[in-house]
Amino acid sequence: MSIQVTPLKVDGSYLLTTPFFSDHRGGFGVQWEKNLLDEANIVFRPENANHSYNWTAGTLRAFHYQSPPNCQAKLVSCVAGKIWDVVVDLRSGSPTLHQWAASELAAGDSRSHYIPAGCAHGFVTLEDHSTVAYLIEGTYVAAASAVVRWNDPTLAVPWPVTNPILSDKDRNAPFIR
Ligand SMILES: Cc1cn([C@H]2C[C@H](O)[C@@H](COP(=O)(O)OP(=O)(O)O[C@H]3O[C@@H](C)C(=O)[C@@H](O)[C@H]3O)O2)c(=O)[nH]c1=O
Repeated sequence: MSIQVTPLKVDGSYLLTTPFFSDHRGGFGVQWEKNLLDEANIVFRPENANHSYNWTAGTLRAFHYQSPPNCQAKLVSCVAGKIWDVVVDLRSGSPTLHQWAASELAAGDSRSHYIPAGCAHGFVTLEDHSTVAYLIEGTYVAAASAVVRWNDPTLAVPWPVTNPILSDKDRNAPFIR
């Protein structure tokens, strides 16, 4: 088994393509395997597995992160439908501070985004009933969780939607100062 690792514009973030075994029923995908990532020098030790279900296309959840010392690394996959997934660098001192990278992830494509600790993550659904699966390194600490506004002008992320469905928290999130 092998893994394809494509470095993204945000330092330390990757688009990963993991093995997918197709047959007449559909397929079997390997979402994460410790040894595969270790061999690629991506040391990722997930502690939680979460998923996010979204009723309709155009649902946007962004840009979420946890502040130090509660930073989380994430492996993000789309297990139903299709999403446009974004990583944003919020690490002070990073050579790619405030840069972003995006990829389309779809059910059955066996592609994932690796989001390093200290970066923020967001996505918009491109199809109804899209479901996003996360593996997360680090625990959820509500008091440390934070959001940057999805349309922050410093980031200028070209979302493929203009009027997304947002949570109240995300709609009113602060801009980067
Ligand atoms: C993120 C999270 C939320 N929750 C709870 C809190 C709240 O009652 C409910 C919904 O939380 P939110 O509105 O923050 O969920 P959501 O907007 O879907 O947040 C997610 O957005 C994407 C972009 C990510 O990267 C994820 O890590 C996560 O932050 O779920 C947990 O219990 N554990 C968790 O790890």
